[in-house]
Amino acid sequence: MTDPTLRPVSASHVEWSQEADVVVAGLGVAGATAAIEAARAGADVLALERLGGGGGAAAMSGGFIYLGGGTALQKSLGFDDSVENMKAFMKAALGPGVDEAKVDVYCEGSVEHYDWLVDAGVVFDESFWGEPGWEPPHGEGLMYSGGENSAPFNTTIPPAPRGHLPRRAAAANGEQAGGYMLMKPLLDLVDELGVRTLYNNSIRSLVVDDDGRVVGVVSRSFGNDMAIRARRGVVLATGSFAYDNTMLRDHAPQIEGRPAASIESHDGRSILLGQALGAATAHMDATEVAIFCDPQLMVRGILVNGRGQRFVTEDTYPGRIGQATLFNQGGEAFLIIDEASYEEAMATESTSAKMRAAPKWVCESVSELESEMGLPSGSLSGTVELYNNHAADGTDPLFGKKSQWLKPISTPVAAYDLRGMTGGFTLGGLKTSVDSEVLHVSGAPIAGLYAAGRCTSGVCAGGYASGASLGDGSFFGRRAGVSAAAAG
Ligand SMILES: Cc1cc2nc3c(=O)[nH]c(=O)nc-3n(C[C@H](O)[C@H](O)[C@H](O)COP(=O)(O)OP(=O)(O)OC[C@H]3O[C@@H](n4cnc5c(N)ncnc54)[C@H](O)[C@@H]3O)c2cc1C
Repeated sequence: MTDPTLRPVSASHVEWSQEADVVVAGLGVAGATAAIEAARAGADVLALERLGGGGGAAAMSGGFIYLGGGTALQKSLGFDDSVENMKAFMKAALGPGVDEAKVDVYCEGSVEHYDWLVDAGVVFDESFWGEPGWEPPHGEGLMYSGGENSAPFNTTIPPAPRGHLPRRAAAANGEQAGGYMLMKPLLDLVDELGVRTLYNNSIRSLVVDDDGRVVGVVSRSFGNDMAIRARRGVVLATGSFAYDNTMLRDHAPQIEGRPAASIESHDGRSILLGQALGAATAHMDATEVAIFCDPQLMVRGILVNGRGQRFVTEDTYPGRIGQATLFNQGGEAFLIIDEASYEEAMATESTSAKMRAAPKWVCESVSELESEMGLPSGSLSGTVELYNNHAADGTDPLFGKKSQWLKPISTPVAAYDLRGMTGGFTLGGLKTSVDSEVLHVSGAPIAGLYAAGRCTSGVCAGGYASGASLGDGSFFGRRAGVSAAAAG
């Protein structure tokens, strides 16, 4: 199927229906922060949002924002962090191939960005959650969210928790989660600053002048197209391409059919619009991957592949486990856990309690379990024997699991079938400068075009840490707004 509306439209062929200094496409975390900064810089801003309200995936998210280098919250909770340690971790864990210039400005600006969010009305609870988990169960403000305190990083880079979460609030039917509590004040600010918003309004095309400068957009609302002039710049902020199967097949087939932590309007359109103007892209194959299992269970057992072999330290960030499972094991993983550890895990608190289904196999011995699971004879038995020998000494020479989680696996013993239990979203997208200018394949900025959020390649090139998306979306969203407002 061809889509001619992806091609740039000549300004000489359109009649403008509306105009603004800065037009922002997408009102999630990147779009809202861009709109705020552009408006604060004195620009007249118009924001288009495909859905009936703002917030995007960000408003549905857990709310982790990856921040560090000594934020006020880290300090008040007694955690030492430095810009250099944050840079070292991000460059080691989020690659290979991170954009070092982006990581540098992100880390150098992280303390200021935290203060900016607080000033914008985002409240962070002064509390820390130190248990294994996807998220803290009571809306605690700080948590390890990238495996900083686990192998292989904890021996070379001083660890610090950097997952900052907005405080939850009571709601009629439960609680408003961190993502909502991030987006609510940001969207209120968008309104207070006089940003004009058009909902149910979807960007279709970019409009360019004779010099190739982006001077507006064509958007569609309920079947009607309108051209909107952008006197200074257009900011693309429409999210990832996790829901476009053609793009997934071309770039990131590993998550085709398993989108997670994204919304259906993440169809990659901004990326295609940029590409049609000659924009460069980066890391289009990179994906975040979640594994749908409670970390309180995983940390107390061992994860093995279809050959009965361990392949990752079980006490790391569960997103690293997800990537190791999907990328390196073809999505094949089993959790082996003995009865005592299972009971211990079930007695803990977790936000992922729904990921605590009953194990698939329960046996009286490891060899029986191995046979029931259909694993090669001796494979799981050998793995457990080796693990137990070292665990008895409190060591894990193969993967470096911390001694606090090392306990020989006893019997009765059970196994969870985690095959197919992964999903994720795309991390690649338009290549942008540290000032959020969309870069042409020649390396030069495309005049009038800016982008941020998951339609761009941000601080993650391959690896992931929870909070990196709301983090780089808001950080580089702000920069997109500043740059677009300043464009002449
Ligand atoms: C359940 C869940 C949990 C998550 N947890 C976390 C977390 O804890 N930390 C973290 O960092 N990330 C998390 N994420 C991921 C994170 O929310 C997204 O990666 C992030 O919101 C991306 O920011 P964005 O601004 O690019 O996209 P969004 O916030 O999704 O905003 C994009 C907006 O653009 C709109 N749009 C799309 N197409 C068009 C168009 N053609 N025209 C106009 N508008 C358009 C969309 O409707 C949307 O409102 C989670 C996501 C989910 C769903």
